[in-house]
Amino acid sequence: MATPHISAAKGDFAPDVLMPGDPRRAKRIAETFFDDPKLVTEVRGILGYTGTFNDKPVSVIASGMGVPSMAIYATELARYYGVKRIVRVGTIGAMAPHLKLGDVIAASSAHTDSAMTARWVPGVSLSHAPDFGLLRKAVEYGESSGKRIHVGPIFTGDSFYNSDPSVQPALLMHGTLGVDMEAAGLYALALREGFAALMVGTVSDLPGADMTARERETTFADMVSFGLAAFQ
Ligand SMILES: O=P(O)(O)O[C@H]1O[C@H](CO)[C@@H](O)[C@H]1O
Ligand SMILES: O=c1cc[nH]c(=O)[nH]1
Repeated sequence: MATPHISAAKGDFAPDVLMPGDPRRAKRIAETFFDDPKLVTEVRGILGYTGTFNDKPVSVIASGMGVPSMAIYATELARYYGVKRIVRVGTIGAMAPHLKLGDVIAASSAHTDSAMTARWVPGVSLSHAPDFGLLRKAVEYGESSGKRIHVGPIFTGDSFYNSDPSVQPALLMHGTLGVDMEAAGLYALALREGFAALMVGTVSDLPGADMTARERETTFADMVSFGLAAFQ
């Protein structure tokens, strides 16, 4: 069984899936963290792998960038491959001034200007929040390992460029830690499609300091450890 966007056979994906935006980050995660990783799909260059971690099956597949792309993969994984838990392992642009490059954030909620969920319940702004069990496991891993994780709201934007400049100060005033382009959509889809979701991210951009493309691809070990710990 394949879907329009995933060529894997039924059973090729584990119930637990890590989901970075970048296909090359997916490959690195599989090669670095998984035992016996196998490529299970590469349609459109969106790489997906399944292996084991701590003797349990686990998969990783890229989402591409933005809510619409992520939504295709998350929906097909849940509907056709029986995926039960998805942890996004992404990069985040910092808004809060106390954050530094490389810091790890778990999104306890995600505000959004994405149109995808805006009309799902007419007249209502839906809350976009993670699965409590996944978030709790990630936080517990931080406590037991001594690795720091910032927990708080982020903003999922539809635009990487040309967003309204007044939005970021207003979001910061309301406690928003940073910005990505998928988390809110993932949280909303999780409720609709019946899987559990969490977003863990690495700060890759600060006002005045950005990671290179290479650093974005490679600076991921801590957030992946948090993501894998959430599944344990
Ligand atoms: O690094 P990834 O996981 O792709 O995440 C962030 O990076 C991309 C923008 O550069 C968007 O997808 C954003 O959410
Ligand atoms: O969406 C994103 C992700 C990383 N960095 C940004 O500035 N924006």
